[in-house]
Amino acid sequence: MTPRTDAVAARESDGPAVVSWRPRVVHDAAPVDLALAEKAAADLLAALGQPVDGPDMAETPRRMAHAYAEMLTAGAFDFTTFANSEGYDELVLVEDIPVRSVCEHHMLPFVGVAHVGYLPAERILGLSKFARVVDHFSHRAQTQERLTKQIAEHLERQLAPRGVGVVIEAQHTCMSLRGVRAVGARTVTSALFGALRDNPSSRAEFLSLTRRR
Ligand SMILES: Nc1nc2c(ncn2[C@@H]2O[C@H](COP(=O)(O)OP(=O)(O)OP(=O)(O)O)[C@@H](O)[C@H]2O)c(=O)[nH]1
Ligand SMILES: [Zn+2]
Repeated sequence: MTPRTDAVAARESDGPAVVSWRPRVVHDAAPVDLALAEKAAADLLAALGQPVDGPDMAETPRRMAHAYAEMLTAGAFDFTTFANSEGYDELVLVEDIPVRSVCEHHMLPFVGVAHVGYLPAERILGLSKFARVVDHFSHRAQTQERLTKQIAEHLERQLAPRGVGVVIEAQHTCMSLRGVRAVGARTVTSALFGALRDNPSSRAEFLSLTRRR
């Protein structure tokens, strides 16, 4: 049931200055059935002894179904790149991108920030698209490790930069609200490709900037 991302369209190395790419996400899972989800939420709450038949919680199953559908459904966006006409070849780093996802083990949220950097080659990426890529892969049941790698692999494939790095720092509510209740524990993951992985000074620059807190 691994979700799959299919790239649609245009990669032109020396073509138009602006290239957009509209990702089409194909989930192997069945499409969202909100009515069934609402009924299942009502059954779950009833099984957990919650007064779902009473007036106060009458709308709760519907809200739960919509809330999970929203957290688990990614939208499409344009992956807009531009010709690197100035030949910019230093690190581009977008820090503190909000991460909101759901852990696949407990279906509880994990939240934090992502720092995404790359060393450009032929194309540069519209800055907002880093946050859109993070958001895109966050909208599914995830592990933090897989999310980190999917963001980096996507940028590596679609942007063909000289290097890509992704660091995510997040707190998992399955670890803080329940179970071990390790409130405040942060998990840090990273995925590096190309020169940010293999060139010691580029790697050191990226990691020192992203882990300086
Ligand atoms: N590696 C990894 N583990 C995660 C992530 N999100 C949640 N987990 C862990 O998944 C594990 C599931 O362990 P289980 O022993 O099957 O579940 P559990 O009995 O609820 O475990 P506890 O949380 O220790 O009570 C837990 O250790 C979670 O902390 C993640 O993104 N990455
Ligand atoms: Zn969990």
